[in-house]
Amino acid sequence: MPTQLILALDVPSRDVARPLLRQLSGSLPWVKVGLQMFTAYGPDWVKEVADQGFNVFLDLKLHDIPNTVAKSVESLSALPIGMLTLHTAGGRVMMAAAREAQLATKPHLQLLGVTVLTSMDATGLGEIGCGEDAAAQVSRLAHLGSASGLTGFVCSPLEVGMLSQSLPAGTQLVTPGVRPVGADVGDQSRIMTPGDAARAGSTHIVVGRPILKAPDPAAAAHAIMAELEAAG
Ligand SMILES: O=c1ccn([C@@H]2O[C@H](COP(=O)(O)O)[C@@H](O)[C@H]2O)c(=O)[nH]1
Repeated sequence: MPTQLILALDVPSRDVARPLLRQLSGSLPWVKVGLQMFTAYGPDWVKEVADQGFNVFLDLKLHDIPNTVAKSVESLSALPIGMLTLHTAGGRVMMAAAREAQLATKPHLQLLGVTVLTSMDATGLGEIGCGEDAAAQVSRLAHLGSASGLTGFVCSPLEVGMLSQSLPAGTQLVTPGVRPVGADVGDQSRIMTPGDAARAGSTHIVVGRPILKAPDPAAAAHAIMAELEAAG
């Protein structure tokens, strides 16, 4: 399947989001609901996005003790979502508990383990006591996640080639840290263009500000989808 675009709909209000969703309905496959919109509007917003026909990626990056994360997965399973994130840094027991809860409550939900945030570089990793470079840490966390039962991960496109060779076939590799040529990098550190991310093997790319801040956001989203299509 060609790499799919996920729009990170990080905007201040529903009034900003709704016109763009109307414009992209029927062409954009996925919308990511992240902390900004979920903390403002909660489950109602998730339901509204799903009602417009989009697959919803709920990016809450759960990270807590195993019981708390497992119970949260159970609660969130009631929502119309296709993907949900948790932090692999929560460890093996936490990931296994989350996976067990997900399989019991919503078997088709794709639970994704966030490895190393795409905003982090070697300096940032050193500051939190991680002496390894990003690629080594991503590999360590993704393999721990895989051994804990997870079948999908969030990483930067720079690590996709390495992971797709060593993780089980079919593992979903979802990559933020994507910037079209000439786009503002912002706070992202480990980046690639949409076409390069697709050729590297990303199953999905996540793009927010390069679309949302474009003069014509719908046109920017269509241009990225065309770039993915051309990359095969
Ligand atoms: O490692 C990660 C995990 C999640 N994200 C999220 O993706 C989008 C990226 O938005 P841009 O505006 O395209 O930078 C955002 O919602 C993050 O929370 C990530 O960037 N990196």
